[in-house]
Amino acid sequence: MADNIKRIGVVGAGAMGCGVAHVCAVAGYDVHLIDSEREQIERALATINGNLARQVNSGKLTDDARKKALALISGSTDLQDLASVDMAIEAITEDEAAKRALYAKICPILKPEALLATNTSAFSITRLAAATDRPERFMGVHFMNPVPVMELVELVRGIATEEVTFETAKDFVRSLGKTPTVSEDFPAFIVNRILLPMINEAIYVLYEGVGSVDAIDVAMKLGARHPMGPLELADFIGLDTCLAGMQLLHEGLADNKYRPCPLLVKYVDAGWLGRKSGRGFYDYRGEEPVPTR
Ligand SMILES: CC(=O)CC(=O)SCCNC(=O)CCNC(=O)[C@H](O)C(C)(C)COP(=O)(O)OP(=O)(O)OC[C@H]1O[C@@H](n2cnc3c(N)ncnc32)[C@H](O)[C@@H]1OP(=O)(O)O
Ligand SMILES: NC(=O)C1=CN([C@@H]2O[C@H](COP(=O)(O)OP(=O)(O)OC[C@H]3O[C@@H](n4cnc5c(N)ncnc54)[C@H](OP(=O)(O)O)[C@@H]3O)[C@@H](O)[C@H]2O)C=CC1
Repeated sequence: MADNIKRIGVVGAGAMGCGVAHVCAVAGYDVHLIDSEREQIERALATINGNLARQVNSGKLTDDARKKALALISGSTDLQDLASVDMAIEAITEDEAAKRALYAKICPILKPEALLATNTSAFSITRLAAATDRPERFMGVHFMNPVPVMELVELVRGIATEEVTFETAKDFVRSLGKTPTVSEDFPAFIVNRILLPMINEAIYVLYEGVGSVDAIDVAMKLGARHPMGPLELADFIGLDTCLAGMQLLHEGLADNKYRPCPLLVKYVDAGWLGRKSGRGFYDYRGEEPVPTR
């Protein structure tokens, strides 16, 4: 375990919050998961249980380790429960105003020496840090989805992040068995600066009628050996998150090559956010995903 970090708070119990809580507990950290909705906490604990069981079934974890990890995770809707954590990891919706509002609420609760990390996919760490009372103990710790499977974690320092914060975060990531990489604080860092424009381009290919959903995903799976087609991946990430990242790239780098595809905007406007809402480029409400175009 990383020095001085024993208890971790994870705020936001969606896909990423579940994954982060999962890997922290497997590594032996005491984890408290917080969401605004009680039902979301219930769903998250069930998801984590299911994913731990998957790892037991494939021989990656013993049943004893699964039980120990589960016993280390608690959940609530009460931000006051962050008072005892050594590090809080924010994994709420990719909405800058919501993240800033959350920091204003949690900073007075957190111990003065506690670290605060964000899992943001794209936002400026320096700008988010300025909304906290601890820019020197704030940084980006960007996990990849699905967290229990993906090896990489991008570390991003803001202008004020202290070296000791960065070193602690690096030790923490290594203690989870993951590989840290360092990105400078520019829009969407490394992974999403490259990945999101590829996904956006796939949506333009669909929008312009070059290929169907199925043709695009098959092309990239069988033609470029991607484990998921770009539209399947967009649904997996969440179309709201993809759009927020493209908007930030477009505004932050002031280059039209990052213009979000109007079809992506339309899907998000419809509330078709991908797997998490039951419909995106595929409809997940039946037995098998069915393309929506
Ligand atoms: C947007 C951002 O800010 C940054 C990002 O995260 S970008 C997104 C990055 N992620 C990707 O690109 C994911 C691309 N997709 C993949 O790598 C693969 O499709 C996948 C790992 C998700 C699934 O792989 P698959 O071979 O199609 O399916 P599946 O056989 O079910 O899973 C592979 C293994 O992962 C495990 N697994 C998958 N999801 C899991 C989860 N949530 N928890 C635990 N284990 C999981 C499975 O149990 C399986 O394990 P074994 O090989 O030991 O049996
Ligand atoms: N999805 C991905 O592939 C990746 C996402 N990320 C980043 O991780 C973060 C989370 O993403 P993801 O898990 O996909 O998002 P989800 O939409 O799956 O989950 C977000 C969760 O946060 C909750 N939430 C929202 N606001 C608050 C709040 N103020 N207090 C407590 N809980 C809140 C939401 O609850 P409710 O719905 O009830 O509001 C929801 O349960 C984002 O910053 C995203 O960019 C990083 C890497 C990969």
